[in-house]
Amino acid sequence: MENKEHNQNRQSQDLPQVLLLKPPPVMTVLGEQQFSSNKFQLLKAWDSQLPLNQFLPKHANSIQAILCSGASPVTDDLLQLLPFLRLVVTASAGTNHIDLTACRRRGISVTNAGNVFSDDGADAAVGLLFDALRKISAADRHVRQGLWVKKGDYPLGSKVGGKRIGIVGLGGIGLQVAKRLEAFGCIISYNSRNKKTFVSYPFYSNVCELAAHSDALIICCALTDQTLHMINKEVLSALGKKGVIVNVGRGAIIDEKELVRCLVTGAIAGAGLDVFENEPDVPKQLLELDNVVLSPHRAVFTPESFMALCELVVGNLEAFFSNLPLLSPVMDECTDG
Ligand SMILES: O=CC(=O)O
Repeated sequence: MENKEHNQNRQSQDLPQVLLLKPPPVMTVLGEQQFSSNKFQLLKAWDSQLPLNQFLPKHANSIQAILCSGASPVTDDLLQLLPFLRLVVTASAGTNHIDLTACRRRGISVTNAGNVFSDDGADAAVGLLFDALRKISAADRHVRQGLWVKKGDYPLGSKVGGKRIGIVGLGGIGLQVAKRLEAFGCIISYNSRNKKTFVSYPFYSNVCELAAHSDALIICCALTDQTLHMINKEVLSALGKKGVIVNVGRGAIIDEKELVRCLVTGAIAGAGLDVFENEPDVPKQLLELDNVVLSPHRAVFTPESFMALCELVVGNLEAFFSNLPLLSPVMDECTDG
């Protein structure tokens, strides 16, 4: 232990230190060597046998940046322990695990995954929509369980073309969803914090009104104080009995208890869910339902998006330590995913 700790110390004297409390998923998949640089040194808390309450004070004065992901929150309490911290780099699009207000107050810059996840996130959202409407996974189970032979044909799914799609959050992912579904003949409208001048899709400032004018809602926005449980009973009722909801944002944007109730009682027709309020726990009732397609928070992750993310993470850190502009700064609470 002493040697490892000593080595980390010695190396960190040569290069600025970037703290990691947990390896982000991109690092677990691609390997640590992909993140090596001659501009900074990774300081891996999990490599030390010191408990965190000793590890952090020991290194606090040399840590200038943190590399984190959704699984390692950056709270005001943590920031308080790191007086020389100037940058938080998150290997995620979402920033809801970071106290952005505290970062701003302390003059700490934040970067996120920028647009590297937009295509894959949009593909997954469209895939979940197709599955929920055409019942692909449910029909697959019907065939595998021998029910085609025993019980006959599976009920029909619903056509995708012509559906009115309400996109909640017209950021990188939302825009790509719109582009893809337009090509399938869907009619797009959206809700976001502000009306976008660069698109001609109808804008609804009220998400309930958007739901009332949509056959499917696709949630692509970020989780913030403003979007927490934004999709509530009222919005789900407005979506109605034939409505479908897809969520690739964050679980807590939807009131999950209400969603489960609506799916169980048929108050809405179906759902495609990549994210949940208490991951990895998924409400048991959802597991029983054939009108729900479930995915384990994997919408944006592909080997390709991870390679692009790794380049961006290293690029942001190298830019910072070279006094160059950051590549994907988070300016504000971005609510549009
Ligand atoms: O959910 C994934 C992300 O925020 O990157």
